[in-house]
Amino acid sequence: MNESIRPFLEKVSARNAGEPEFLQAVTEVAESIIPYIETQSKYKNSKILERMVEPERVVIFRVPWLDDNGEVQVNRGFRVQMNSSIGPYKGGLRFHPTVTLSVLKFLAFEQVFKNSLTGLPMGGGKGGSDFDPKGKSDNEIMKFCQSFMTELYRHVGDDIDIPAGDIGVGKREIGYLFGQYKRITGTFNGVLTGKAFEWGGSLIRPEATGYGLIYFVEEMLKVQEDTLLGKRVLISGSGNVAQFAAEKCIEKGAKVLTMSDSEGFIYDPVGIDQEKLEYIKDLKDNQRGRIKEYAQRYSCEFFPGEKPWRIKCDIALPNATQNELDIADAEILIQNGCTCVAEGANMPCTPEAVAAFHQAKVLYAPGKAANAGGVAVSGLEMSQNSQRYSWGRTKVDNKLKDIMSDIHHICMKHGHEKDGHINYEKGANIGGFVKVAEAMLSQGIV
Ligand SMILES: NC(=O)C1=CN([C@@H]2O[C@H](COP(=O)(O)OP(=O)(O)OC[C@H]3O[C@@H](n4cnc5c(N)ncnc54)[C@H](O)[C@@H]3O)[C@@H](O)[C@H]2O)C=CC1
Ligand SMILES: O=C(O)CCC(=O)C(=O)O
Repeated sequence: MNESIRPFLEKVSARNAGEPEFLQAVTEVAESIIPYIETQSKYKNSKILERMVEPERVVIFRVPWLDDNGEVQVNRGFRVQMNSSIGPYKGGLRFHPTVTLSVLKFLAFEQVFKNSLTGLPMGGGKGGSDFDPKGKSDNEIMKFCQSFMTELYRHVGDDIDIPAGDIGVGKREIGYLFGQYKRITGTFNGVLTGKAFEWGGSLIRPEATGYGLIYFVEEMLKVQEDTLLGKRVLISGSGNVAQFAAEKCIEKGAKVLTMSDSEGFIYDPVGIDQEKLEYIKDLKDNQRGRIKEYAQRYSCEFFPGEKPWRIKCDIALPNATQNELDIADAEILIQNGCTCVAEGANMPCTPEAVAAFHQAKVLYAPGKAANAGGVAVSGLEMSQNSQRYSWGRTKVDNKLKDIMSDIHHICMKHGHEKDGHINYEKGANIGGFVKVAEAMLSQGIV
């Protein structure tokens, strides 16, 4: 480790003991930003990075609700408002039993860089709860969302903080959250994104993270004078990001071999086509079933408790959750000839896996660049809400393509190594940092 990084990380570790995911995200950023800051005294003297790792505000609250048996349940709610120097806080809500302050701080920290990369005026935040939606009735989900918003509404607003979905929070939950916000405040505004189109959502927002990921992969391949046609693709996850990444891969003529959930993965050697994907969407979004049901229906293999990374592929897209792809997985991918790894999820590759990809010159796209399409279209939803207007599908999709291409360009600019290799991780970190740092400098010591 570069000697100038150590003292910084020691201080951050001491202040944030017991927050491994947050420290992992900060370390990853510090390793590329600190050598850059060393050449920019204005950022160093103003302690920009030291300020960026300290959230502007964290709200933690009780979320009591009544389950279907009439029993009182208590969960914990959070909102981490990380940085508002380039716009109001913006970032998703995660409902999952693994949610902790550390997880949400890592996500909020990443979000600051990601939102900056989109070029849109959005600061960074993230929130959620340790509530587990799995196995809950619709009524229980609604009760929980209403209780959650009964506290959160004081801290959010269309010019203050605009939450959206993430793991466990989709169109249904956004609907219940919005309904309660409207009921308490008596206002109909763009306080949340990811709304249904009929009441203020943007076309293409459901597709945006997955489509944007594939637009980014196409840009990476274009530099290598290559395309997605005929490529073998591994996808983990089967939720929002995974589904629409798969859809765009299929449209581009790639072969999607796997999808997964927390119980294991399915391997379909002939490829998941659009019809099979429609089945997965219905299975996951409406039936709330398990991915193994796909294997029964389409007579292919299901691997319980396993991740898909040992299947031979050209491209790997980890689209489920943090740290789902470790060094052993990275080594198998490399051995099997995988040439491109792009993160649809946030921080799905461990630091050791990322180092192995760099070493093997695998094209590696970090989540803060590759999955920025979701929040970018959320930003476009905010613009449409402010205008009291809805744009057509093609217009939003074209803007998404342009934004992903611009992000790719920023990564190339800041990540180009002397040997010609593009270090997208370094490029995304520096590119995301500069805009926020300049805004912080302009706004004084706040
Ligand atoms: N929804 C969005 O617009 C964006 C999501 N992301 C990230 O993408 C990832 C997936 O999010 P969504 O698709 O929105 O969530 P989702 O709730 O729609 O789907 C999550 C998927 O991950 C799987 N999963 C969750 N925990 C797992 C575990 N421990 N092991 C294996 N699989 C697991 C679930 O089974 C499900 O298939 C997350 O890392 C999220 O932060 C990033 C940018 C935007
Ligand atoms: O659309 C948004 O505001 C949230 C997206 C998000 O949470 C993410 O980019 O990780």
